[in-house]
Amino acid sequence: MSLLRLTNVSKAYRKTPAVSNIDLDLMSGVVGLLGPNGAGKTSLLQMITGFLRPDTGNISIAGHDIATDRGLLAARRQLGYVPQHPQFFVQWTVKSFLLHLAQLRDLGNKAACLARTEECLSLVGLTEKRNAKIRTLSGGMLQRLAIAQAMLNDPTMLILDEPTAGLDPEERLRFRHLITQIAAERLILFSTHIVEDIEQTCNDVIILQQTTRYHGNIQALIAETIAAGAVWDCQHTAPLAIDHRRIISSMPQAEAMLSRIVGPPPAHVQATPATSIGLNEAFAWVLNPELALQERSHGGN
Ligand SMILES: Nc1ncnc2c1ncn2[C@@H]1O[C@H](COP(=O)(O)OP(=O)(O)OP(=O)(O)O)[C@@H](O)[C@H]1O
Repeated sequence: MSLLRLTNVSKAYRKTPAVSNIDLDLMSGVVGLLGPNGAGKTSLLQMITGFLRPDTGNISIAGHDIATDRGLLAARRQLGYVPQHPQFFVQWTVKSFLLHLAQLRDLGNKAACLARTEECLSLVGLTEKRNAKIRTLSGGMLQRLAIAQAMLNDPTMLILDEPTAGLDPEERLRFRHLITQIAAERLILFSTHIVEDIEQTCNDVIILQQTTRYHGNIQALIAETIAAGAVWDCQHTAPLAIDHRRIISSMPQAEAMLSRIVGPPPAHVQATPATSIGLNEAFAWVLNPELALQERSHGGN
């Protein structure tokens, strides 16, 4: 069954469009929402959670149309949300904060709320911090606490807005592990502009830049990008005179630079088509195909 369905969803701030004509139909699984800064990720997630009303289109969660009060209420019972900048009562202890939210969400009597609080603390690895004041937690622990509060109602759909922003590598790995652990039979939709987080965690990706530029399997997108001959490895001594968005990486070698680029290589540069690529290259290709083709039609430079 479809857990999340969007039909022709658009949102503009005054006259500036943020998100245009989005159609989506998602079932359970971990789906990454990838887009550069300002692509509309937060606006889209806020519309899905009902905090922002779309200008046009419909959104339904587990069959509930969230445009109606009753539908939104029913949808929110199935929804967990970690906003981009979660807020906490920093003078409270970790446990009292979670317990308070469990009671606000009407998750049963005090014993039931306490039990769920302990389960969620254990899930995110914060049991030992249950009596610590929130203001003493590290950034990674705060992020895990935000996930714990979103998991209190055992949601069928979990939405996370830039959950790995500012995390150190160890906490980022921990986040990926946690997502894998809680993924079963839910839809987890998380936004990021960090390609590796999606590559390591998701099967499917939505690439957003105001509209949906790609939605589907990551490996299929990578295969498509390779088949299009879109990625090249270039050896060069002079700097490459191409748009910087096309350059994925540059490594100094003994007597030259080895650069990986998206789109056709400049003339007079020794280049071979790349056959093993990652989502980074595919992402650049999806976002900038016009640029690469335009430079090709000018003969490259
Ligand atoms: N409240 C607002 N008023 C006016 N413009 C806004 C508002 N919120 C967002 N925007 C604009 O809408 C566009 C999409 O913003 P949004 O925050 O949804 O993108 P994003 O992909 O989440 O960006 P980031 O990764 O930087 O958080 C941007 O151009 C942004 O400047």
